Amino acid sequence: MKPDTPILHLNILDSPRKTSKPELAALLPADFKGRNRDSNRGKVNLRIEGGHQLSGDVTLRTSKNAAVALLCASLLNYGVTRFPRFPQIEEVFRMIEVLESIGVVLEWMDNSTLEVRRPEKLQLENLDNEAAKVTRSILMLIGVLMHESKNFEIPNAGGCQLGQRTVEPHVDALAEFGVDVIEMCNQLRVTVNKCTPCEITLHEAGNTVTNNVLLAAARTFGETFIQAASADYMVQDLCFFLQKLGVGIEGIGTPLLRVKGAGRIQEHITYSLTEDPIEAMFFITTAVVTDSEITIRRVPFRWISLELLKLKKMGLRYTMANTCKASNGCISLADLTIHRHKGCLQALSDKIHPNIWPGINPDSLPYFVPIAAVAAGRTIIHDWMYDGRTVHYCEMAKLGVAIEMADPHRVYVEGPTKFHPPEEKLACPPALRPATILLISMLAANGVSVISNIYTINRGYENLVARLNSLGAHVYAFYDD
Ligand SMILES: CC(=O)N[C@H]1[C@@H](OP(=O)(O)OP(=O)(O)OC[C@H]2O[C@@H](n3ccc(=O)[nH]c3=O)[C@H](O)[C@@H]2O)O[C@H](CO)[C@@H](O)[C@@H]1O
Ligand SMILES: C=C(OP(=O)(O)O)C(=O)O
Repeated sequence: MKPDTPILHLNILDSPRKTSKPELAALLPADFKGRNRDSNRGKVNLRIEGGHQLSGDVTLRTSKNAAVALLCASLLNYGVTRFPRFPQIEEVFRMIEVLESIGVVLEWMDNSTLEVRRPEKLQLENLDNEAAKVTRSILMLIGVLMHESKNFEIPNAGGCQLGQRTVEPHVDALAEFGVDVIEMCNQLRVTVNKCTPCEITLHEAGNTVTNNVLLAAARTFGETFIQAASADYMVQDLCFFLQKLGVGIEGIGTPLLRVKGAGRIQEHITYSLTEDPIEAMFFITTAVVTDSEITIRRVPFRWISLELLKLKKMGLRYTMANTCKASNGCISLADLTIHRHKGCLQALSDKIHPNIWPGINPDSLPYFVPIAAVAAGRTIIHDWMYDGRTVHYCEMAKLGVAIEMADPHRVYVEGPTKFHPPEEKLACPPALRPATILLISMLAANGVSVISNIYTINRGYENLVARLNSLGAHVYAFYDD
C-alpha cells in the first residue's frame, strides 16, 4: 500500500470555458472517474492519519438527492436546461450514463454547469442497464418516460443497502394515472394504459415516490392532488424547478401538493440547486467529533433546524451569520460556525429518531451516532425507517465506540469515546451515510486508519478528500488496481 501525497487541489478546472467530456474526464479527480462501478478492480481507498484538530471553512455543494431528481425532470423539457454548480459525484455520473444511453446530450459547460439537451425521440431500447441498476433514482424515470412511450422497461432500483426498500408506493400511485408497473426478473415493466389526472394518497410519504408522482403529474393534463407527500428538501428543489418549467404547483413544503400539468414544455432555462443539508450534517459532525471550530458556508439551515436544536440541547455552541438566499431565490442559507465543545456535550435523555420533514432527516440520523459517542452518557438512536441500517452503525465499535444493538431498529451509544484506529482496514459499507460516519470517526482516531473502496462515499459527496485536507485533515487516496 503506497500512499499518495495529500490531495489538496483537486478542483483544477478553474477557468469558465467549455470542456469536452473526455477532456473533463482526464481533469477530474481520480475518485470521480467512475472507477469500480461494479467490480473490485481499481478501487479507491483512503488512508487517514487521524487525531488532528481541524479549522477553517468549507462551502457546501448541492445535493445528490435533488440532482438526480432534476436530471430526470430535465427530460420533460424539449428546450435547453442548464444546472449551475451541479454535483460531480458518482450517482450523478451513473444517471448521466443512463441519459446518454437513450440519446440525451449532456455537457459540462465549465467547472460545474451541466447542460442537458434531449432529442425529440428518446431511444429507450438502448438504456444502459448496468448504470441504471446501481441507482434508486432510476425509478423516477417512470414518471417522465410514461409521457413518451406506452411500453418500456427499466431495471429495478439499486442504491444504498439499508434493508428492504419497497417500490409498492410507486406501483400503487402510478396505477392511479393508469400506468401499470410489474416487476419481472428484476426489471420493471411499465405499461401506460392512460394518463389521467387523479387524487392520490401515498401509502408512504417517501421522497422518491413523491418525486415520481410529481413528474408524472407535471405533464398530465388537469389537476392532480397528492396527499401524504414528502415535503423534504429534494422534493422542494424539484417543485421549484418544475414551477420554472411552467408546471403549476401549490403546497410546496407541505404534505398536500396540487399539480396542474403543463403541455409540451420547451424552455431555455437555468436552475440552481440548493445546497445539501446532509452534507452540512457531515461537516457539523466532523467538527464535533474532532472537537474543532469549522465554519460551514451556505447552509440551508431550515432544512436541518431540528438537528441543530438537538445539538444545542446537547451543549453544542454554534453561530450563524451572513444569511442570504440560495441562487434559486427560494431557500435561506447562512454560514454556520461550529465552536469547540471541549468535551462538554451531554447525551440527550430522549431517543433520537428520524421523521419525515420537518423531523430529523433520515439521512441526518446516522450522524448522531458519532455525535452521541462524543457526548457523556447513554443515547438511544431509534432508526425506525430503515430495516437494515443499524448493522452498519455497529461497525463503529471497531473504532472504540461503545455501541450495543438493542433490537434491529435501536442502538445504545455510550460516551464519551476515545476513538482509536481499527485493528485492520475497514471495508466501506454499501450505504452512503453509514460509510461517512466511519470516515469521520477515523479523523478523530489518533493513528492511521484505512477504509477501502469508497465508491459508496463518492456516490454522494464531492471532492471530500481535498475539502477535508483543506481543513487540516490528513487523508490520502490510493488505488489498488
Ligand atoms: C434519491 C433520494 O432522494 N434518496 C433518499 C430517499 O430515498 P427513497 O425515497 O427512495 O426512500 P425509501 O422509499 O427507500 O424509504 C426509506 C425507508 O423509509 C420507509 N418509510 C418511508 C416513508 C414513510 O413515510 N414511511 C416509511 O416507513 C420506507 O419503507 C423505507 O424503508 O429518501 C430516503 C429517506 O429519507 C433517503 O435516505 C434517501 O437518501
Ligand atoms: C439512502 C441514500 O441514497 P439512495 O436513496 O440513493 O440509496 C442516501 O443518500 O443516504
